[in-house]
Amino acid sequence: MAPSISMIHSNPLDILDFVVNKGHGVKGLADLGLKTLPHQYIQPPQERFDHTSNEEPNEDSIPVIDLSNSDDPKVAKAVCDAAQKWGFFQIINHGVPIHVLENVKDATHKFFELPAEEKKKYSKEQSGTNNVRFGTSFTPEAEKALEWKDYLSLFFVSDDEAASLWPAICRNEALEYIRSSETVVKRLLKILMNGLNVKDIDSTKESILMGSKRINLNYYPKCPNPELTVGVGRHSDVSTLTILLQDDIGGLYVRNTKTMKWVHVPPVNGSLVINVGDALQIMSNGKYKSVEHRVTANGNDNRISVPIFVNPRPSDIIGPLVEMVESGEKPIYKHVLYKDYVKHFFRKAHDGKATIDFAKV
Ligand SMILES: COc1cc(/C=C/C(=O)SCCNC(=O)CCNC(=O)[C@H](O)C(C)(C)COP(=O)(O)OP(=O)(O)OC[C@H]2O[C@@H](n3cnc4c(N)ncnc43)[C@H](O)[C@@H]2OP(=O)(O)O)ccc1O
Ligand SMILES: O=C(O)CCC(=O)C(=O)O
Ligand SMILES: [Fe+2]
Repeated sequence: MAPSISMIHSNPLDILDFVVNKGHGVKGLADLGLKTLPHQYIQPPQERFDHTSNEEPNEDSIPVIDLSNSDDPKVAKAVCDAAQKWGFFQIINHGVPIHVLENVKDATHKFFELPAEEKKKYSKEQSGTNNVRFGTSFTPEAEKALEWKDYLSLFFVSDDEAASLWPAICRNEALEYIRSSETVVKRLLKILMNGLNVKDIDSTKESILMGSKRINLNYYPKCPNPELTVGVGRHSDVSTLTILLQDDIGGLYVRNTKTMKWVHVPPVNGSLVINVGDALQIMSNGKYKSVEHRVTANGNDNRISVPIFVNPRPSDIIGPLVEMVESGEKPIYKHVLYKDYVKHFFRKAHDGKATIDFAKV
């Protein structure tokens, strides 16, 4: 029997079963026409977003950098300055064709419109691999309060593996977005490495900087009580760099590490949001910042975003780059197996910047 709203409200266990086990996700809940937020999603007051006091008035927002002339030293300076000050920036004229971005956004909507039984085939239990995972919230088993988000996470191994494992409805669009962003990723990493006095990106460095990629399709359905919950809780990414495509709804906020206030990342048509992840903070010995960010839930619209996490390979050992140490800097991070770092991140609820303590000396 299809569950009704009253059945779901009267038995708290049914929510988890419906959303997590049966694969309906929060989209399934939203589609039922829920009028109030189930208690499992109510975040503690300090994690909710209070628009009246949390947001920085007249804030100096994260930079929007025009990459049309990326050989211009001013562009390189703007990228390195933003990676140090904000850990976030947006790029325009980045070379990724607009139709590729539009196609992956459309494909994201199409995937989440599939029936629950179809999406469930890509869950951890049914996909049979960690490289393809349809899920909800972040780590439901470890979270005190759930997050109002469903996702499909695809770890890229090869085109052949993607052809056999990724959902056909979004596979080509996701692959095309990964392929077309490769050039800009390399350009940005070259600029950022230059800023650390690393002149040569040999094959070992290339592996550590961008040896693996994961693409997530995130879906944040319209929420009945957005003020009581979050889309994504406070976290920093564990990537080297994240290339994020967001739609025109808004809701991504970044911590200003000086004032500790939250700064909105406004949607800019055709732009990509770039952020430094923990792996690059560690490799740069803290020079580039992997900054806390979060996503609000929205009471009026469904929102999607599509991050590509550019990472070291799971088998890489990451630590401050040799060039940082040779320059006389005292390492503030130790060397860790990247896979152990990522597992540590995935096994706990979102907890702001706490993951990086795993690698602190
Ligand atoms: C989902 O909402 C999110 C996600 C994020 C993500 C931000 C990022 O920065 S993602 C970039 C992560 N980096 C990589 O994926 C590249 C390196 N990959 C690896 O090291 C490995 O592939 C691995 C992820 C560690 C998995 O390796 P495997 O050998 O398969 O390890 P297991 O021991 O089987 O799994 C360990 C443990 O990891 C968790 N897990 C694995 N994959 C995912 C996934 N796609 N999503 C969530 N959790 C995952 C899981 O706990 C596994 O244990 P299980 O018992 O549950 O299987 C930011 C914000 C968000 O809201
Ligand atoms: O949806 C967004 O804008 C950001 C999502 C995010 O931070 C993530 O997936 O790591
Ligand atoms: Fe993130």
